[in-house]
Amino acid sequence: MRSGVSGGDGSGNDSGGVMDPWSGDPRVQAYLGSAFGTVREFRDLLVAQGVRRGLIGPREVDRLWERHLLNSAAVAPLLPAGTVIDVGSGAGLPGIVLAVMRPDVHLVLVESMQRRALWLEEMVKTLGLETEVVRARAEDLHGSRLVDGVTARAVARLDQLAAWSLPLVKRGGVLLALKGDRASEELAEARDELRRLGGDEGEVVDVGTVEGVAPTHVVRVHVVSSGARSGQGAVSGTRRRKPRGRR
Ligand SMILES: C[S@@+](CC[C@H](N)C(=O)[O-])C[C@H]1O[C@@H](n2cnc3c(N)ncnc32)[C@H](O)[C@@H]1O
Repeated sequence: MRSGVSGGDGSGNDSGGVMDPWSGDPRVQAYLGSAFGTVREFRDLLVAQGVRRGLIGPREVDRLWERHLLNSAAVAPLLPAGTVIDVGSGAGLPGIVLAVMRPDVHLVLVESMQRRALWLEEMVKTLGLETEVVRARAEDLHGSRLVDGVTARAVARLDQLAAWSLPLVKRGGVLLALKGDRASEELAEARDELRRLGGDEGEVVDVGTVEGVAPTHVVRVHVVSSGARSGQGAVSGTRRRKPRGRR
């Protein structure tokens, strides 16, 4: 994490009334390459509307690049070819960032909350993306979607996330779960559930982006067998949540 560091123009340039040293940082531009302009536009839209629309907390506005956008961008090189579902996209993290960075991959953003799904649809249109938005709970898609990969960030504990996500992944496909500092512990705790659902042992991959930004901890699980693919089994210590009503 970096704080109090000026941007590329040396000013810690101000963007929309928010201190934004990263947008002018040439290392961020170099890392994102041709995706930079669109990711920055997405960031500006989040700054302008994210708090008011209940998408991000007020404290996140000043740290969108280092805590959220670059954390999401780190997963782009790990995406498989084909179709990838981002479960619980929320404000569009990592789904929108990945859609911008990997136009070769068909991204499907699955979000259960209506007002967030509407935001995602707006972002897809505004940013000119070829991305699908599905308002649903991931587990309600079991049996109707089978894809090459699933990504998820800050959605649920790994064992619960696996129960929702692995039944959506083809054999040979991959779950990429963006996790915090407890990634290894969560993986150890979820191993039985992963195996039951047809996953392999899993591993934690730390992916760096730009100097001064903490690496993203990605739990990567490959699907090696069909397992208990219905995903209907109870996860120890958790309960399947009832479907939420419209919000
Ligand atoms: C804490 S937010 C995180 C959003 C985003 N991934 C991020 O990192 O900022 C979790 C999101 O997942 C959605 N969600 C929770 N359970 C879900 C499920 N089973 N299927 C689809 N979306 C779900 C919630 O509505 C919420 O928008």
